[in-house]
Amino acid sequence: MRASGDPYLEHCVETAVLLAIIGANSSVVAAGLLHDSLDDSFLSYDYIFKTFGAGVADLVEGVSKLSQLSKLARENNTASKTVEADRLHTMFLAMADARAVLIKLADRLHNMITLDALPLVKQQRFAKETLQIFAPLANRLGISTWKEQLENLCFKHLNPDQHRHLSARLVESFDEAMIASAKEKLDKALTDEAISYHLHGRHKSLYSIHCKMSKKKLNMDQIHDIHGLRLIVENKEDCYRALRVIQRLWSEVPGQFKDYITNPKFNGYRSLHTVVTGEGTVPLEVQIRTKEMHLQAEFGFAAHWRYKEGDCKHSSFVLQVVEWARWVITWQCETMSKDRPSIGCDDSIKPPCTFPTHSDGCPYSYKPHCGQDGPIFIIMIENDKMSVQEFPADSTVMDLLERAGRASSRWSAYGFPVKEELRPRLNHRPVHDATCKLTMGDVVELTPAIPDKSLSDYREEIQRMYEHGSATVSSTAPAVSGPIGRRS
Ligand SMILES: Nc1nc2c(ncn2[C@@H]2O[C@H](COP(=O)(O)OP(=O)(O)OP(=O)(O)O)[C@@H](O)[C@H]2O)c(=O)[nH]1
Ligand SMILES: Nc1ncnc2c1ncn2[C@@H]1O[C@H](COP(=O)(O)OP(=O)(O)OP(=O)(O)O)[C@@H](O)[C@H]1O
Repeated sequence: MRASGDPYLEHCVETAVLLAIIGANSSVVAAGLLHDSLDDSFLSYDYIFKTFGAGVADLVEGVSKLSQLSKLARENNTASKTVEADRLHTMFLAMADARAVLIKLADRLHNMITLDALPLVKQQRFAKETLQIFAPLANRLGISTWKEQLENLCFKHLNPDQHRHLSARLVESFDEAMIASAKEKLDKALTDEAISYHLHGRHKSLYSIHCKMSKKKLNMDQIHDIHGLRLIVENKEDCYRALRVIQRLWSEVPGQFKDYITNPKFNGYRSLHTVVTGEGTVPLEVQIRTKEMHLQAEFGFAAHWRYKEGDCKHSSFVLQVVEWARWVITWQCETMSKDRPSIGCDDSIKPPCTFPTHSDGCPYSYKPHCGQDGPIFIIMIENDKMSVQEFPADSTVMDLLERAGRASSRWSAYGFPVKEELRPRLNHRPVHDATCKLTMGDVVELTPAIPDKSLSDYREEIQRMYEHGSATVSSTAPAVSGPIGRRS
């Protein structure tokens, strides 16, 4: 039973439905249906393997691992630390089949949709983590409808007053019919001019409006792209021809025209932008670009997710991981045609080779195993604190111990404590050989039964007690546990 009182199965079915809606294939939908079965039921990997095949079983196992890491991160409030959250994004994409991340996102989206049933504290914790970890993941994978839904739901739970205020204002100024009628008018005019095109309209999401207003200190009337059209045409000449058509249809808002084709942005972004007073008085932003410019703006150096993530400098490894994940999701799950109408089903703009091989000249190719020589990210748990650490490829447990300042003789490669419970643990098992290699997503626990810091604190406290002849241990001293008592 869910907290809402609904049968648990409903969550599984709804997760699978969300995946089917964006066009995921049957293995992904089946794994979506079974996504909690390893953790929350008695089904085993072998049973899923035998019944549904290796593809589905591996995906379910991948989701289970992601769920465990996400739970750890939530318990440790990792999402509040920007660097660590960023490492988690990369780790999630690099350690799992990108389709497992897709399933985890669908699972999270349904949990966010039904969040009202949880106590307020849990709602906030969930929403915070979703905003920091899962919405950026959806953005990196290019699933913009999910990204927007996740962000809007988080906004509603984290800033209820602002959310209420902005939604009320948007009801007044948001005009869906205007986009439809502008599209219809432009459709006709472009056909009359014999310009072949693909046209896509969107309204800006509530959360995106909120962010733009706070970032640029604007009021809602100063946001010109609440309603937007994007026009994708065959070639550069058609971009300017289409612009003239638009200028004939509507009047331009002065000072808003930008020619990023003649003057591309530093990241290579090219497009024509103009804002017109569409039907009525509401501004309408129109972006015009060729298919090639569009691919660049979606996948290349000027990719929208990088533009939205701002100034952060991503390492080439992160870029590879994200591009690879987008590749898998886009061309393997057929999400493109459903979630990205701007590209449509036109085969001619698909990259010129098929997954998983790439032709030499393919500008969007990244090696599937790009994780092999890139850095690895692991979860380190020490004294009940979790951190996401970055290590060079081929690092070992010993390297990690050295970084943690634990590579004393007690922790050296050949000097592990005899007692199993005192050894560091790798993925919940005691480590027997410190030279063993770390892999992406490993969880290393360094919490021996005798935490060094508490021990020295405790000794100092005892020393002070003797010096002052006091018989009472202050409440700040750590509690005397069995092992400390024995060793003192
Ligand atoms: N993919 C991608 N899109 C971009 C990039 N730069 C701008 N855009 C798109 O173009 C829109 C407007 O960008 P600009 O014309 O540069 O306007 P601005 O002054 O930066 O922002 P506005 O406040 O929206 O006018 C953005 O909202 C994006 O949709 C980029 O580098 N990459
Ligand atoms: N005029 C437009 N027509 C169609 N789609 C657009 C238009 N402008 C942006 N988009 C797309 O809409 C989605 C949501 O973008 P969003 O409105 O949140 O940000 P943005 O407009 O790209 O950036 P910013 O808020 O920084 O100006 C993205 O996929 C983006 O590519």
